[in-house]
Formats: sequence, C-alpha cells, structure tokens
Amino acid sequence: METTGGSSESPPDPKKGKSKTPRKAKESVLKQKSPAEFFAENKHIAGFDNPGKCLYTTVRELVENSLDSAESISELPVVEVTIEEIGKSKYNSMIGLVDRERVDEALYDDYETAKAREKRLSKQARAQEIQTKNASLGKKVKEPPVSKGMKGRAEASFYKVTCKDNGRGMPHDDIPNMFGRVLSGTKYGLKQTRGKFGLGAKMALIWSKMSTGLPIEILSSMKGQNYVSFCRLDIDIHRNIPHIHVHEKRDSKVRWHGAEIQVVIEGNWTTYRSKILHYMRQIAVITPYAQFLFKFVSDVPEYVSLSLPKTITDAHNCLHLFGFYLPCCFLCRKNVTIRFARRTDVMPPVPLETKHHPSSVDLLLIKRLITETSKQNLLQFLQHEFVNIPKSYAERLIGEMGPEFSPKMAAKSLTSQQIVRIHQLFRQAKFDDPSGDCLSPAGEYNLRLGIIKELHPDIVATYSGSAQVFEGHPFIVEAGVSVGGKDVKHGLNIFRFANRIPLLFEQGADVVTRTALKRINWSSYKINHTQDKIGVFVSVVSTKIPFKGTGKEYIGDDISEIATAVKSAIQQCCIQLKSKIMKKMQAREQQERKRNLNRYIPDATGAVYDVLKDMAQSHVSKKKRYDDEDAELLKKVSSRLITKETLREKLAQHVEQVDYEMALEYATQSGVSEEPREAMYIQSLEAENKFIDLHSPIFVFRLFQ
Ligand SMILES: Nc1ncnc2c1ncn2[C@@H]1O[C@H](COP(=O)(O)OP(=O)(O)OP(=O)(O)O)[C@@H](O)[C@H]1O
Repeated sequence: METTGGSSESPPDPKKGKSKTPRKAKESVLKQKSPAEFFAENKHIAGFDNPGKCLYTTVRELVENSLDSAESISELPVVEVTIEEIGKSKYNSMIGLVDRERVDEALYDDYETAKAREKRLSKQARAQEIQTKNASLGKKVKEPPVSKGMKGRAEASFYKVTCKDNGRGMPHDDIPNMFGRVLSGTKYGLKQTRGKFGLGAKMALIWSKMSTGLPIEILSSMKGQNYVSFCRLDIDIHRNIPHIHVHEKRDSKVRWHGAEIQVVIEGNWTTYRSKILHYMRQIAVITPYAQFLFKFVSDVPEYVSLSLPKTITDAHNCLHLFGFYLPCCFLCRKNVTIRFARRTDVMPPVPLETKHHPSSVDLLLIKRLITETSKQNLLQFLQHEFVNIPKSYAERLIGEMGPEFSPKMAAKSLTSQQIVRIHQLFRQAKFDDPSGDCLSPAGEYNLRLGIIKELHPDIVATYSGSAQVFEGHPFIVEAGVSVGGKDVKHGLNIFRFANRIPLLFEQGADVVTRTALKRINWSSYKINHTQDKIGVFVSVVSTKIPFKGTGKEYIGDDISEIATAVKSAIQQCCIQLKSKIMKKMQAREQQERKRNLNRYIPDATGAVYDVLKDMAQSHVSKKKRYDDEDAELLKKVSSRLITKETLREKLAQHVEQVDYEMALEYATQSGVSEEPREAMYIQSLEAENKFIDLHSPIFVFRLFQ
C-alpha cells in the first residue's frame, strides 16, 4: 500500500543517479484548496464575472449588508454609496508605483499607425457631429453601426467603493473574520435575510486583492460603544484567514452606530453604469422605508462636461455613438448624485429566526442539531428543535420509531442507526406545514407604491399570497401587474425580487419570466401581452431562496411549488385587472356610441328643419292645410320660435337620454348593475399591523390606528 507524503518516497538509486531523465519520485497528486482559493478561481459563480460586473456585485453586496444590518435593529436604514473613480496616476501613487511614460509605443496592444488613428478619429468626429445636431434638434439619437473603434485591450479603470450605514455595526473582535475568512457570517440561521452564504464582502476583498492588491478598510461602531473600530485587512487566500494590517479602537466623540466599508477594485463604470443605477432604483422601490444616497465621483474634472451644452451631455451615450462603450469617454463618466428619499416610515416586521421543519432536514443536519442541542432527552429534543412537533405528536413519533427508542432516552446517546430511523420517519410522517409568521414580505402597500413610482401606470393590481412550503421552507409570493404608464416599453416589463433584493441578471431562466411568458394566458384577461405596456412585479420571500449559484441572480424554474405560487399570484392580479379593463372598455364603447350619434346631429337637424320650413310655407300659402298640433308647430317655425338651433339642442338631449338608457341596458345584460366606478378596497386587518390600507388604482392611503 502506498502512503502519501515525503517519507514514502523511495530513496534514489545511486547507480541510476546520472540518468538524463531521472524517474520522478512517485508522489501523490492529491491537493487541497481553501474556500478562498476556490472562490478566487471561480469568482463568476459569486457574480464576479468581469470588471464591470465585479463593480456592480461589490455595490450590491455592500448595500444588502447595510440593509440587513439596519433592519436587524429595527432602524430605518440610511445608506450612502460612493463610487469614486481613481485615475491611473492616483492609483499608482496609492500603491507606491512611479508613473512611467511609454517608450516603445509599437510594443503596446492598442498601438495604431498614424493613418489608422486619423481615419478612426475623423469617423468618430463625424458621428459626434451628427449626434450633436440631432440632440440640438431634439431628435432621437440613432444608433450607428457597430464600429471597430480603437484596437487593443482597454486600460484598466479603478474605483474606490464606499458604503456607509446606520446599522448594528460589528463586535470589534469579529471584524477580521467577518471580512477576511470566506464562508463566515452571522446569517446562517433559518431566517429571511438578504445575505446567506457568508461570502459577498469577502468576494469584494478577494477581487480587490486580485485586481489592485489593496486591502479593505472597515469602520464600525455599535450602540453604546464610545469607540469606533477600525480595521484594515486583506485575506490570506491559501489559508483562508484574515491578514490584518491594522485593528484598533479609536476614540469617538460622535454617537454613531453602523459600519463604513471601503474597498478599491478594478471595475468598469461606463458599461455597468445603467445596471448599477437600475439596481439602486429597484432597491429603493422595494425598500421605500430606506433612504439612499448614491454618488459617482468622476476622475474627469467637472468643468470639462460643464463647458458643453447640456443637450449634448444628456443625450450623449457612447454605446449609441460608436456601438460600444468607450471607457475613456468623459461624458459617460460625468458625476452622478442621486438621492432616493424615504417614502414611508413603516418598516415591514423584522423577520424572525425559526427552527427546522422535520420534512426539510437531512441526516447531517439532525446529527448537528443533536450535537448542539441543550435538551436532555429525545422527547424534548423533538419538541424544541423542530417546528410543528407538539409534545403529544413527539410521543407518537417515538412510539413509531421502535422498542429501542423511549421519550426519556438521552438525545446525545442516539446511535447513527437510530438517527437514520428518525430521518426515515421524518420523511414519511405527516406534519403541519410551517407557518409564514417568521417571514417579512414587502407588503402590497410597498409593492403598489413601487409600481406607481416606477411605471406611473394607468391601472394596477396587487396580490399577496398566503404562506406556502417547499422542502419544509415557508415562502410567500407577492405580485403586482400594471397596464400603461410612461416610459414603459410595449410588452412585458418584468421586475423580480427575492428576499427583497432586486434580481437583474439571468432573466430568461428565472421562474417569474418563464411563468409570465409561457403560463399566463394574457388575452383571457383582455390584456395584449405584445402591444400593451405591462409591468409584472413579483417578490418572493423565504427562509431559503433556492437561488441558482451564490451570485443570487435568479430563481430557477424547477421548483414546482414556487412556480405554481408565482403563476397564481400573477393570475390573481390579472383577474382584478380584467374587471377594471372591462369597465374601461365599456366606458369607451359608450363614448364611441355617443360620438357616432352626435356626428349625425347637424345633418339630421338641417334636413328636418328644411322639411318643416317647406311645410310651414305651404301651410301659410294654403297649398296644404295642417291640423291643430302640426299647425301650431308650423306657426312656431314661421315665427322663428323654433329654429335649427332649437332642433339641434333637442336632438342632443335625446342622444344623451338614449345613450344613458342603452348603457343601462348593456350593463344589466352584462351583469354590471352599477355605473362605472373605480374600485377601492380595504386590506384585511392583521393583528400585528396597526394600519389599514385603502387601495385605489392610482394611490394607496394608509390609516394608522
Ligand atoms: N455593513 C455591515 N454591518 C454589520 N455587519 C456587517 C456588515 N457587512 C457585513 N457584516 C457582517 O459580516 C458578515 C459577512 O458578510 P458577507 O457579505 O461576507 O456575507 P453575508 O452577508 O453573511 O452573506 P452573503 O454572502 O450571502 O452576502 C455578515 O454576516 C455580517 O454579520
């Protein structure tokens, strides 16, 4: 049998020592990797695909940590994010590298001959001229064909990303491990949180180490502390441990609790600007009780873009102009400051930590729970370490396990076989579903606010489903569907949220997109899903969101419970919309009918009046005599007491009357007993909610008790 390690190698044979190709000593090919190494090599699975995406994911990981932290202490979140562009010289001076001019230009990948450069610049100047002209005429900027542009790899761009919050802060001694040890965190429990894997912040650090070599800096203070913890660290990738540069307590005069994280990474603002801004907008939509300040601070002096007409700077977009983003373009990199104001002071209830449902546990988990439990005997263990096992049920389960089990037996004495028996029974026995009490959905109120803010629709409907279960984990699906609005494209506009995180990538594979595209028969709700401007918002919350990958980018379409709940929530919204759409159609038809009748009034009055005038003349000239009532009428025509105008008025009144009667008859036939109205309804009054929401298609009115 071979053993591994140096001692097992056979000593070299002195006679064969001079051989030209010495036979390699047999050594094991077995190697280990630390989690940090693994994620550094496979950073795409955590959403760190390329520099642009890395910038985006860094921002979202820091923002989501800030929100989790503030909400965990029931503090209305205030989050400030700054992305500061760092020019090459500044970056070099940060790392202590002296700037060096190029000497041998032809050595570089982006080298262009003078002729090629001249040709490219004149082409770009022409395109710029056209765009400027179009912009000044207020015309839409047309996308020119994709140009090859400058050849060669673009130079790297660096950014300092800072995220400051008013959250819980972190215990001084835990900070190095929280940021310098992959797969460490405080959110592993069974609880609805945005973070889950203990990875995001470390990935930002790993990427900074890979791209700039600079450490991460953390400032943190907890409530009641009279100091601020400061920590500068990087990560020992091979050992997966923090490498601490500075870790100290600093006196603090200001009473502040929260954290401020700063990291310098390579990124690409120009290509991911719109994604990052979309993300900020959507997180503000789903978190209306938070206040966000987002800043992009460009390395380009402000006066450069300020010196140009606003029409040009606003309309400018390198993608439009050249068919690709020019990382060096100063117009794409102008400063941005956006404040997303808080729109409500009411936070959804804090999600609660819950226990495992017996149907969701595996053997390993049961073993871990046994190791960690403080309960003495099996009965207490079953009763207290799981949800939905009351005492009497625990006793029945123990009876069912067999004669070698008893309620009083020590939980820690269970053998491996006995644990397998418990597991088998857990899989086969019937348990009540876990309740959704531990979850904190966004709420119809927030969803509706978000849709109205984002799309300004003509009509909107929202629905909040009851808690459901997949693999023993409770989940709640909420949906909102809207029709119409400004700046909304025709067809389906899908917005997805999971545990109140906006999901912006991998739309095609996501359960919400697939359901909306393939499983909803839009036309049966009088909605044209290719022509109408439809907004579909779906938010899923759960103690376990089955994300595909650690990047938390989408929920797969393979969990039938979630797919069914998503479909049903969208359908519920569509049912509400259908009745609104029918009423609108009805009102439109009525208007149309009236317009058609009114169109004939001038001709009809003209014709009738001409006949009456003829009749009146022949009556006066005694060519033809008319009796009583008719004679009276003709007299009025002759004396101009009845004119064309009188007839017009009477006919218009008649049309009004007929139209009203027809509308009533139509309404009676189609089962609508009232005149068209806008629906407004009161949400059910939950025990823990101290408010009532009045919903209307265009506003939500919240009454506090
Ligand atoms: N701004 C913050 N305020 C307070 N604690 C924080 C903050 N940022 C990070 N932490 C702590 O650091 C831990 C690690 O964060 P990290 O982003 O690596 O993972 P996570 O948020 O737990 O999970 P995920 O990888 O899914 O985002 C968190 O669990 C949290 O306890």
